[in-house]
Amino acid sequence: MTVTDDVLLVHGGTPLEGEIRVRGAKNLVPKAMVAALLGSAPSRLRNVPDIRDVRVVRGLLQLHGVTVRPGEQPGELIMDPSHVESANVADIDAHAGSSRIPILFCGPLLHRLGHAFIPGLGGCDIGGRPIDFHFEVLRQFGATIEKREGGQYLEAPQRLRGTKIKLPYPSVGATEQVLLTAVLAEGVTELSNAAVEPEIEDLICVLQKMGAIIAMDTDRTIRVTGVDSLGGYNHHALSDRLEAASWASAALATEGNVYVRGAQQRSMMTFLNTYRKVGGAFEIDDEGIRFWHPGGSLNAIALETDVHPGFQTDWQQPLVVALTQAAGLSIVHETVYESRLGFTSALNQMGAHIQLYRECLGGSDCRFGQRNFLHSAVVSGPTKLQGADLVIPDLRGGFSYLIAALAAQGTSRVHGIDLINRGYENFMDKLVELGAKVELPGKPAL
Ligand SMILES: CC(=O)N[C@H]1[C@@H](OP(=O)(O)OP(=O)(O)OC[C@H]2O[C@@H](n3ccc(=O)[nH]c3=O)[C@H](O)[C@@H]2O)O[C@H](CO)[C@@H](O)[C@@H]1O
Ligand SMILES: C=C(OP(=O)(O)O)C(=O)O
Repeated sequence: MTVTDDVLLVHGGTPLEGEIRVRGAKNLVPKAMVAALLGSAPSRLRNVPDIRDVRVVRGLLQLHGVTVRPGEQPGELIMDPSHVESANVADIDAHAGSSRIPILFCGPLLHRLGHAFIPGLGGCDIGGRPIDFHFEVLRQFGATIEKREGGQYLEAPQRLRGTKIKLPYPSVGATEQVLLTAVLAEGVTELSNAAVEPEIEDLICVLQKMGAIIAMDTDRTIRVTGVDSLGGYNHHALSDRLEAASWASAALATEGNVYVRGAQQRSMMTFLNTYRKVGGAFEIDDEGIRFWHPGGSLNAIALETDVHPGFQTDWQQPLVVALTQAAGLSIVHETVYESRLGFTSALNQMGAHIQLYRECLGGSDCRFGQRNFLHSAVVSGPTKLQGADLVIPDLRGGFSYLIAALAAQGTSRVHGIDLINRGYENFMDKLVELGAKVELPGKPAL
């Protein structure tokens, strides 16, 4: 077991109760920040959360000559890309392994400078996470790509050209790559089998504000008519539906009651349907959504993750903890990432009964079916959970361990909690606000 210094002691058994607020989405804000690179004027982004992925992109933008400063309101960033051409990127290696976002700098940098160096990517270790679609589409636009020490070097010998692209799978990142490249490419780009997640729609809104021409069809086709230049934008980022669902799952697993200010029904409809099937209660108003455990037993369900409008894979791990408390056999089929169920072994150590399978259980066949990946789970419940020593494996797995520790009897030591700061703003303060009994060893109780 690799044990890190950043440990949280969680004394379980107290329902989470109260109100917290979620701000802009981890999976939109950093990309909207990258879009600012495409403009000829400053952009203003509002509702920006203080999470590590935002700090990483802020550092990368600054390295590329973009001035980034806070606006007058909390959570507001002003990004001025006037000096990109004179930037010195000698220190780019320091950003290797930091997040998934550097790959999205390709299009904007190729348009601005004619070349780009992209350091190795980070992100959660939940599958192979190849970037072959990204490079394939960039080649189609006319870029050349060469592997160099520490990353990839790209060049655009001439202005990138619009093209016709069909993605092998509706990848979120590859769709964003196409958008951020096509907006300034010459001519029309037609992308089929595109991802249509709410964060992508919001990125399209950002780009349209900058002057882009983008049409979204109902059949996963996106058409972009390239323009010669773009301006800045003023945008309020859509809220984080993934964080909201994590707190909702925490409320359910701990038999609590949490009002998530900022949660939005429109982007969470699929999650809300599932939450209701499990037996969770919720009430929606204009400012947010209240989630609670209504008493009695929870229902076992069959759940399959999928691209939007399916059940988002990042919702899966936190909800699985709640499913350990449901009566009967739940089936979970993870179809987006081949290795996103590994986190369940620690839940079993805590007393859960979760069995993993290589077969596609409970729904359609997916890309992983015949390929030896443990990507289906049968969760039998309800099971009492006991506190344990836990090492956080990835972002959502980490939040799931927090939920499990909060729902368990006794004390858990959760190692590696800093990883959670990548995508959850002030999660420790929020836990305390909701009445969780947590402490950092050697420090006064929080
Ligand atoms: C920063 C960010 O927004 N991260 C999100 C984004 O990740 P990300 O954009 O990396 O995820 P993708 O949608 O691209 O990946 C989906 C699937 O496509 C495969 N694939 C992807 C690209 C590629 O070049 N080749 C390839 O095979 C991946 O291995 C995976 O199996 O969307 C995921 C799916 O909603 C979310 O879980 C992540 O939270
Ligand atoms: C998988 C995730 O993020 P990333 O793509 O940044 O690793 C996530 O947010 O759960």
